[in-house]
Amino acid sequence: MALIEVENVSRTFTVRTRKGRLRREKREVRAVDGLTFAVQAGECVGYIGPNGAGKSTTVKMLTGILVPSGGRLRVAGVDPSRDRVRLAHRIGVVFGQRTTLWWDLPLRDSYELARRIYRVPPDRYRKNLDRCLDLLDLGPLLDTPVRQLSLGQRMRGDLAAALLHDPQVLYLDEPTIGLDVVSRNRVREFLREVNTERGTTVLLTTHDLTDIEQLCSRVMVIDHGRVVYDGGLEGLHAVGESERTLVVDLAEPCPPIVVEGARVVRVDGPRQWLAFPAARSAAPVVAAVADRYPLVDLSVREPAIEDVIARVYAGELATEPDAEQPRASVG
Ligand SMILES: Nc1ncnc2c1ncn2[C@@H]1O[C@H](COP(=O)(O)OP(=O)(O)OP(=O)(O)O)[C@@H](O)[C@H]1O
Repeated sequence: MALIEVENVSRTFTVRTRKGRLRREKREVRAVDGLTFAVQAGECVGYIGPNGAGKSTTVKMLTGILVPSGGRLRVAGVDPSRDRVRLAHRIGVVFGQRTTLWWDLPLRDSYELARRIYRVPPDRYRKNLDRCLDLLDLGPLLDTPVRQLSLGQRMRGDLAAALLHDPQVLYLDEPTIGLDVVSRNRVREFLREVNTERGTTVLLTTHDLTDIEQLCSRVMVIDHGRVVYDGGLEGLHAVGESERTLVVDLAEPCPPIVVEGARVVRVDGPRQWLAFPAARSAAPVVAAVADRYPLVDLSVREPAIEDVIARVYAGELATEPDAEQPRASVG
């Protein structure tokens, strides 16, 4: 069952800019432009894109904060902007840069307020709170005012607050921003648990691609308000036409190696770097090098996901996705 349905959704903003000393000019900004996707119950989907791509605008429409200019939206059976109260009971939202907790109150009081606002039955509240306290190690912090918490502690506190009412969908906007390695790992482990054990559907917006690699089996890349890729991370490598690198150490410095299917991208004394398509096997390149050059040692480096995404953002997508990437689409 699709828990999030987005059909041909658009959102336009009118921006007034100064033209000369007195004149002002109206300009339309299409933040989201014919966006279409569906997220099934239980999925954990990464929603990524360069700055200004339209991610926040999408999330604001999905939470009912913004009304779409056109198209159709459904989240957990509800039209977000028309029925925000009903929607609030079905979704949880965490923004890495803002808190939903009460700044001057201890965590415990914020949770108690959430319980009342969402009318969570006492036994369910107790069970959910105990689980979050345990998994996020929040017990010792319950009586600390939120303003005294570190960023990592506050983020863990926010995550618990977003889940006390058992939402079906959890939106996360940069949940690990500014956190140290230990806090980051703890948050990721918790989110994995929430998604796999509780079956909560997660839509994750982040610029930290490790979040996506560790949590999401599916990623949507958005640019200029449209989905430009929708599929697995592996497929993204193919669409981004990424390359692996064969690093070879020769017995002595040689002129740049010439072999079929690879090209030299760097030479440093007896060491040379050869790039070849990530989708191809390294074996024929290695065999050709070993056959003709005094090969001493070698290693193969995988492309960094950051580089692949950067290529996709830069518009270096293959012109048309092939049948092997079923959900890939070029806008
Ligand atoms: N309230 C607004 N008024 C005018 N323009 C807006 C408004 N909100 C967003 N925009 C414009 O819409 C486009 C998409 O913005 P949005 O914030 O959705 O991008 P984003 O993908 O979340 O970016 P980032 O990664 O920087 O947060 C941008 O060009 C932005 O300037």
